[in-house]
Amino acid sequence: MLRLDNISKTFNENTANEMKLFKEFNLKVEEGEFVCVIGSNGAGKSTLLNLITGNIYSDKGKIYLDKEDITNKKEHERCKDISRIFQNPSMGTVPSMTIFENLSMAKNKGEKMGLSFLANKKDRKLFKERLERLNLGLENKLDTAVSQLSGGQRQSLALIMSTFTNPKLLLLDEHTAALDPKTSEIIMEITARIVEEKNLTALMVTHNIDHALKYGNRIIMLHRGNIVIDLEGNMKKDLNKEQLLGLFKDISDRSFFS
Ligand SMILES: Nc1ncnc2c1ncn2[C@@H]1O[C@H](COP(=O)(O)OP(=O)(O)OP(=O)(O)O)[C@@H](O)[C@H]1O
Repeated sequence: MLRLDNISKTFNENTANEMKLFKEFNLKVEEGEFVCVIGSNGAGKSTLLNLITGNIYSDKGKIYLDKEDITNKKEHERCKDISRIFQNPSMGTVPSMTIFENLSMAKNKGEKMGLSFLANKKDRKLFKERLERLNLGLENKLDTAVSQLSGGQRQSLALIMSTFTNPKLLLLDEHTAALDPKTSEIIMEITARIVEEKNLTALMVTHNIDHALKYGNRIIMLHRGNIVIDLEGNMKKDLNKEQLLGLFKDISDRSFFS
């Protein structure tokens, strides 16, 4: 379970560029929820993820993960429990290393390891099994450098890596935005399958309205650092694209005149 309590965040305080983004912001995500986060440019979506990972700190408020207060924990301490996949497929993997080496790192996340991990035969079998399930033929490329893979193959590897040790929270940061439409669909299907099979708690930022409607059990819309739409269960299921775009337009129009 993730909880943000009364979070406030101002950028460039007391300067001409002051930007009060979050003011007493609250969000609670239950265990096993898959939340799609949408909103226009500058709404605060990336900042929200940055606050959760500890990439930036809030000015006020508390963040809890599984009831643990992680507000003052450093980013490298949080990353044992929180995995994040970025838009750029190169960011979730080490391109100069092989698939096997990348997966070895993911398996040993948070552990101290020596070079002996490179020769583990049991791991090869385990990695092949995991990769086979992607249906992309990566199981036959264990010794291929990741730099030689396509963007979609890298992103699927990043997904396997970031969920290898069942993180308490998976953050998907527009992770299909840099892919062509067909590959983007494949990666979304793989994402949804992994989230469901591992019963992960996930937050997915996306500009793709179709994905936001199709995947996850809850949808929230951010606008100027506020949650302006929060629908789950059947309310989300019954929502169609026209309705969502209509709500989006209403909110934008209203704030334009405010
Ligand atoms: N480090 C920073 N310093 C100053 N301002 C920042 C910083 N990070 C974000 N902001 C500002 O906060 C606001 C929200 O930015 P954020 O990147 O969170 O929006 P977003 O919803 O992710 O937008 P997009 O969809 O364009 O990625 C923007 O006005 C942005 O300029």
